[in-house]
This record gives sequence, C-alpha cells and structure tokens, in this order.
Amino acid sequence: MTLKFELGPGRMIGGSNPCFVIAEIGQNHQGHIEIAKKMIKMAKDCGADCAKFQKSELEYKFNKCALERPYTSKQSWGKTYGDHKRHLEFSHEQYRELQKYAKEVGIFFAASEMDEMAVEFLDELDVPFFKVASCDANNFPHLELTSMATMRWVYQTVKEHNQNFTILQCTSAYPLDPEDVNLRVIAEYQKEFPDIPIGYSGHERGISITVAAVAMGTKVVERHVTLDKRWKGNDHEASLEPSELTELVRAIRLVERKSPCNFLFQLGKSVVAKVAIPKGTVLSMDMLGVKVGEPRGVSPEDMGQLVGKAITEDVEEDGSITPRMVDVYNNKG
Ligand SMILES: CC(=O)N[C@H](C=O)[C@@H](O)[C@H](O)[C@H](O)COP(=O)(O)O
Ligand SMILES: C=C(OP(=O)(O)O)C(=O)O
Repeated sequence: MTLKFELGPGRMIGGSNPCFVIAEIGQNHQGHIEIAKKMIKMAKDCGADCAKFQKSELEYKFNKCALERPYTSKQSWGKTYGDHKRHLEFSHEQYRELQKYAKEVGIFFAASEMDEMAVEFLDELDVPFFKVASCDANNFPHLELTSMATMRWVYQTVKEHNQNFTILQCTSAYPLDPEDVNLRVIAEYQKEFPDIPIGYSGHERGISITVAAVAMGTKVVERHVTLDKRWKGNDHEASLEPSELTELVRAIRLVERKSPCNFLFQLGKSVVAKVAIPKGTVLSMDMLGVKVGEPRGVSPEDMGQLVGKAITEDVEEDGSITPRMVDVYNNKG
C-alpha cells in the first residue's frame, strides 16, 4: 500500500491527497530579500503549497578552489564563483524573516539543505520537511553503481532513519530538453518503491510534462519559479512565470480530480412516475418508470426500495420521484 504521511502540519501527501506543489524560488530572488518576499506571495497567489529556497553554508558546500574560480558567465553576480554565490545566499536572520513572512502569507516555507551545516540551521528553523537535492542523491563515498541501484541505496538509507519520505524523479540539466525528461523513470520508481509516494522535480520548459507526471501518479511536484524569465541567473529560463505556475496548479487539480462523470450525472436515468400519484399513495412497481429525469430522481438501482412506501407529495404523471418525496435512503425498511 502506498504510504501517506504528513509532509507539513495539517498537509498529508500520498494516497488520494492532492499533489503537493513546491514553487522552487531557489536563487531566482537575485539576492534581494524584497524580491524573495514577492516570490513567496506570488507562489501563494498562484496556488502552490510551498515556497522553497536553497540553503548553503558556502564553505561547507564548495571547496576553496571552487569558490575562488573566476566566474565570468553573463549569469554571474561576482568575479569569482564564491562572490557570485555569496551575493545569492541569504543570512540566517534573513531566512528567519522570510520564514515569518511565509507564515503571514499562509504558505509552507522550506529550503533544500545543500550541505551538512545547512541541515543544522534548517533543523533549528523547524522547516516542515528536508529536501535532499538531486546533486546529493548519490553522495555516498566510493560509489560505483548504476542509477537504480543508487536509488535503492538512497531508499534503504533514508528508510532506516525516517519512514516519511518521498523520492522525486529529477533529471539535472538546466534547462532540460523535453525529450530528455524520461518520465518512465517515475513508473520504475513506483514499481521499485511501492510503499512511498513518488514525486517529480522538473527543469524542463513549459508545464505539460509536469502535468503528465501528475497524471502518472506523482504526489509531489517541484518547479523553479521566477518573476521574469529574462533576468540574470542560470535558472530563470527554465522557471515558470506566475501565469504558468497558476496554469500548472490549475491543470494539476484538473488531472487529479476524481469527480463522478458529469455526463453520466446529466444523462443518467432515474425513477419517474408512470401515472399521476397523489400524496399519501403507497407506491407499487407498476406506478414507477425509469427515464432521464429532471430534477434527478431516485437512482434506478434503489427503485425496489420505493415499493411499499407512502409518497409525501403529489407527483404528476412523468414527474421525477426524488429521494425527498420518499425517504428511501435514510429510512430503509
Ligand atoms: C544542482 C543544483 O544545485 N541545482 C539547483 C536546483 O535546481 C540550481 O538551482 C542551482 O543552484 C543553480 O542552477 C546554480 O546556478 P549557478 O551555478 O549559476 O549559481
Ligand atoms: C537542486 C535542487 O533540486 P532538484 O535536484 O530536485 O532540482 C534543490 O532542491 O535545491
């Protein structure tokens, strides 16, 4: 049986619960806390469940050489990669401010922990869940394994410590060409790990593949979001602007809706009176017929239960016999 669990206070995921939509702000806030707040609000307004950031303690995530490397790309915020990353990294105080703001707005606040010091800080912040980014999913020493074997190892390792987790399929390319997404991996994960909810973290352009992932049964989706795809930074191009995020949430809710088929509801038949039936008459089968009736009457499969019951209103010939006229559902026998 697929596991369900509470991902954040009051919000279950898995089973028939709605897909949990994570708006990945990441570093698309450009290093400005006011933009970050705008993006939290935008995520809420677009219907996402969670606004997520990426927390690094840079000296723990990168080695000295990586931080000192010149970073001359047009996406760069500094002369070296370290300067660039420092520009984009919020302080602990700023994280607390953003968390408080998200609470006011009414959206879950989370961040992926990009190194072990970030784990400690996020634990202190009391975030609703921890997100291990795909770049850490194979972070085992001396690893020489195929990717499904890696995922089995991830699964077993996490499961030993915590039963409540989900694995998100992710192809880490920025942006990702749709033909490289390989959504079938989702089905493989579902087969391989049937007792946990499977999710999808998308880096592709557009929303259709993410919607398809939900149609395949993913219970969590994560997409990068931005206020403007043209902004500087590696992730903006494959991120969703507010109108796309709104459309994504709308499409996901549509795909996962389990409403009874409306056509059947409109065109389905129900019980009608074959003859005029005065109030107080005890019903017999020869008085009853089945038609597409409006208003909708008692369901044909419950017709037998009408027999022997007194009707509480006058019904015209051809009129619907509604449950209200004969207390068929509440007063059985
Ligand atoms: C693998 C990983 O962490 N990926 C993240 C999540 O998808 C990205 O947001 C990177 O942080 C981003 O692309 C880095 O860009 P730059 O290197 O220009 O700061
Ligand atoms: C890199 C991240 O995620 P993913 O690998 O799922 O894109 C992240 O959450 O920071």
